[in-house]
This record gives sequence, structure tokens and C-alpha cells, in this order.
Amino acid sequence: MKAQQKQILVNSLLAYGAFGLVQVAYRIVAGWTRSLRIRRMLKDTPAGHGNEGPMEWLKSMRANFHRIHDWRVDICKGLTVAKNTGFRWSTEGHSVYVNDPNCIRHFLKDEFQKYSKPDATDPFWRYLIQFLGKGIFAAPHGVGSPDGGQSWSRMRKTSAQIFNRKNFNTLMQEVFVSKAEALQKWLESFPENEPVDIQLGFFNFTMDSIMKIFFGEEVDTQAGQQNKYGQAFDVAHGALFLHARAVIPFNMFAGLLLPWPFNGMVKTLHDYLSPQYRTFRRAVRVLDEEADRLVKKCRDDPRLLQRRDLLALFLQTEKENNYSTTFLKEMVLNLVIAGRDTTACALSWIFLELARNPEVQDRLRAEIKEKLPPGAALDMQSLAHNKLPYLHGVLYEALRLWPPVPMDPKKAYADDIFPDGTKIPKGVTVVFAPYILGRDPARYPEPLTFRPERWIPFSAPSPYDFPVFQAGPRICLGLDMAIFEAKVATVQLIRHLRFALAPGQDLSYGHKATMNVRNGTKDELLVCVKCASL
Ligand code: HEM
Repeated sequence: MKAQQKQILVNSLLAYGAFGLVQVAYRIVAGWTRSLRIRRMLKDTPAGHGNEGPMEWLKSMRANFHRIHDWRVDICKGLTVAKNTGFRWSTEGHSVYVNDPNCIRHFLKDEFQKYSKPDATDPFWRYLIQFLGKGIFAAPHGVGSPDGGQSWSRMRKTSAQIFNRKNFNTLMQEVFVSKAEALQKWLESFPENEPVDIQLGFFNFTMDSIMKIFFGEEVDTQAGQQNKYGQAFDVAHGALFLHARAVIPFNMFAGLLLPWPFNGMVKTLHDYLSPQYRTFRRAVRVLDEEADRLVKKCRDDPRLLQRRDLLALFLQTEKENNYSTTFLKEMVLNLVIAGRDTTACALSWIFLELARNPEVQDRLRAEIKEKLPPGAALDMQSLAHNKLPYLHGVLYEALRLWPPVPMDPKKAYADDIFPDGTKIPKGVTVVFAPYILGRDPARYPEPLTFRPERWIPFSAPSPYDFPVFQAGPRICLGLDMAIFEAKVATVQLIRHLRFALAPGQDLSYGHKATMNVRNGTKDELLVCVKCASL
């Protein structure tokens, strides 16, 4: 190399080094300034118990990881708002837990435009959007979204219309009943007193139901049939969480300390070196191929106009609405993630409580036998809360103690002030946690006791006090569907079978976005099943 070329190379490296140093210094100073501003605005907000700074907070969180939701209950005890302060050099980790219904209403409804989903800079969201794309669940709204929330609003309107259509609802009813019968048969195929993982049964029940209702695809996983879409979905979901949890600290430091373009490149390289991430990407590819196949099959179906599944209902109006294949695939995938695991978790907790409270189980069976004699139809009317109040109480009591979405964070995209005077700085994460609210002794005396009678006579709780399905304009779209599905499965199983917890289990909860039952290190709930008449 000539001396002149060498000199150019050295100068370029020096220039890049200086550019890199300026960048890193800028990030630290800008992060520090933003963090300082957040700290100042939050100075009068009480810190969660035992969490006076980010390091105590991290230490305490690590020590309590196995009981993470109960740790949050402890840090918020007696506080209507509680802050966790984050790092001095970034806005990361600054959060405010909100346990006051007026303030929850404020950020979920009254000032809805200021609070939305995290953006791609959020360490966890970076991966979730690789899974969910731009579908309804992930789409942002409000002042922080590039399109002001138009895309979300369009998806919300279109899917709400379909959810309200009569033909969609009759299909839903037929499918839940037939899949609940298949679940009952599967449970009956095990010998008495042999432990069976009922949670697996519920995950298969909700997936098989959704495949039929959303895609018109008949699958019977309980009978050993393979469900490629369902398997890929489970693999992607599981691997995504394991990977995100493991790499968040690395990504935070790489993002802060490495200059462009190495900050992005190193994160991507680090992702691809992880077997979990490669598993995740492979599963996402399978999901994509399967969704392509299902959309194409539906488009080519000569009976498309007679079909009642969600995909067909979208495709019947494809020309007027100009839907792209990607839009349809993301729409359905988002509905699967919203509706499948949540309902399977709810059912698992209902049956855990029924199995460990035999007197509740007996009373529920008596109500069902009295009000729904053999052959009586299972529909929205016959399962309404005024017809089967105890069933409704069992469901609400399980949702209170074990909300499938135990906590839900929103990002503040503008400064704000809560009705109680709490200052909310732009950039902070605001969290509502149904798990904390549901265990508040001021709301529910003896909160740890499973008592369905609390909900009889039923008076619907304010969604801001009981935000199990969220509240405000983005309240769960499948609320009625989920309640109906859980009731159909519960009635079908309790009518025919008796459940007891298998001995020797170490039962607690898992750590994904939806809270499932865990037995030691396994995701399972083992029950022993007997015929109900024995
Ligand atoms: C017990 C079962 C369920 C629970 C506890 C539940 C809970 C929730 C919660 C907390 C949210 C808000 C998530 C967020 O924005 O951060 C949500 C949103 C949503 N849920 Fe559910 N859900 C359940 C079942 C279902 C079912 C069966 C469906 C049907 C597909 C469904 C569809 C949706 C949709 C589409 C959204 C997004 C709404 C929007 O952003 O506009 N959910 N759900």
C-alpha cells in the first residue's frame, strides 16, 4: 500500500473514531438529561417499597423472579401510584405502577392519545414486532404513532364488524361446543387416577377452535392430528420470550456504547448467534408459509361466499377494501395471539381452583345439572350470568386472582398530569396490573380465598377497577367470545367429569406475557379425572 493510501486509511479511522466518540458521548448526555428530567418530575411520587434506586430494584427483581407478580404486589402495598426509577444514562426502566381506577381511566380513556404501545426502541418490543408485524395488537395509536393511529383504527373497526356478525357468532358457538366435546373425550381416554396435563388440553382446545373459527381449517390435535400453524406459533412464542429475556442487557449496552452502524449490526449478529433466536425466526417463517397457504386456499375456495370463518369474511369484501395478503396474514396472526393463550390460561386457572376446592366444584356441578339438563343447548343466552350465576362467579373469581394478562405497560408519549396530581413525564412507562388490583384487601376482603359468591348477584365491575380485559377504546375485542368459550368448556367438562389435583406438584405461574400454570420447571397442570357420577 502506498504511503498516501495508508495515510487516507489512518485519517478515515481517526475520523470514524472521533465520530463514534461524539455519538456515544451524545447518547450518554442526551439520555442523562432525559433521565434527569424524568427523575425531577417524579420526585414527589412515592417509590415502590424497597426500590429506592435502579440497582436495588434490579437486585430485588432478580431475587423475586420466581414470584414476580407477588413481588409487584409487595412493592405497591398501600400505594395508589408507585415509581421504579431507571438508569441515570437512559429513559429505560423508569416506570409508574398505577393502582387507582381514576388514574387508570385517565390513561386508558380520557388521555388515550398520549399513551400507547412501546416503540421499536423498547428492548422487548423490538422482538415482539418481528413476530406480530403491524397487526391490530401491535399497532400503535395516538401522538406517538407515525400515522396517528389510523391503521389501528381501521383494523379495529373492520374486525369489530366481523365479531358482531350473526353468522360468525353461530359458527363460534358450534365450534366451541364440538371442540369442548373432543376435549372431554380426550380426558376420558386416560385411566382413572392417572395424572393428565389438562393445561395442554386447554391450549389444544383453544388452538383447534381458533383454526376453525379464524381459518375454516378443521384440526383435531386432541386426536393426535398435526397442526403446523399451531406448533409454529407455540415455538415462535416460547423462543421469543427466552431470547428477549436473555439478550436485553447486552442490547442495552451495545445500543449505548457502540457507534453507528456497529450498534445495530452487533445486535443483529448477536441475535443470529443465539440458537433461540434462530428457532424463533424459523418458526416465524413456517407461520408465514402456512398463513400464505391458508389465505390462498380460502381465496380459491369455490364456496368462499358461503363460508363463515374470519378469513373468509375478510376475503368476501377484499375488492372493496383492498386488503393485501400481508394485511390479512398479520390480522389473523394478531387475533390468534390475542385470543388463544389468554383463554387457555384462564381455563387452566379455573380448573386449578375447581380441583383444589372440591366444594366449589360440587356446587358448580349442582347448578349446571339443575339449570342445564342433558341435551340443553349451550349458547350465549343459556350461559348468561343471570341463568348460571355460580358459573359466572367461578369465572370472575379465577380472572380476579389469576388474570391471564397480569400486567400491561403503556408508554407516555407526552407530558401529562394524573387526576391525583401525579406528574407523568414523556418517556416513562405507565403500568396497570390486574394481578395487583385483584389482590387488594380493600377491594376484596380475604383476597387469597377463592370465593365465587363475591360475584353474586353480579354487578359488572368498572373496567378501570377490574382491567382484566383492559379498558377504554382498546378494550379486548374478544371479551364476549372469551367468556363464552371458557363457560362452554367448563360446563361441558364439569357436567361429565370430576377433577382432583394430582399430588406432589409445585404449582406457581410462568413468566410470559400471558400467565400460565407452572409445575416446578414445567408448563403443566396435572389433574386426575373421574366420571362425574362416581
Ligand atoms: C380470558 C381471555 C382474554 C383476556 C384476559 C384478554 C385480555 C386482553 C387484554 C388485557 C388486552 C389489551 C392488550 C394491550 O393492548 O396491551 C386485549 C386486547 C385484545 N384482545 Fe383480548 N383477551 C382475552 C381473549 C381474547 C379473545 C378470545 C380474542 C379474540 C380474538 C381477543 C382479542 C383481542 C384483541 C383483538 C385485542 C387488541 C384490541 C386493540 O388493540 O384494539 N382477546 N385482550
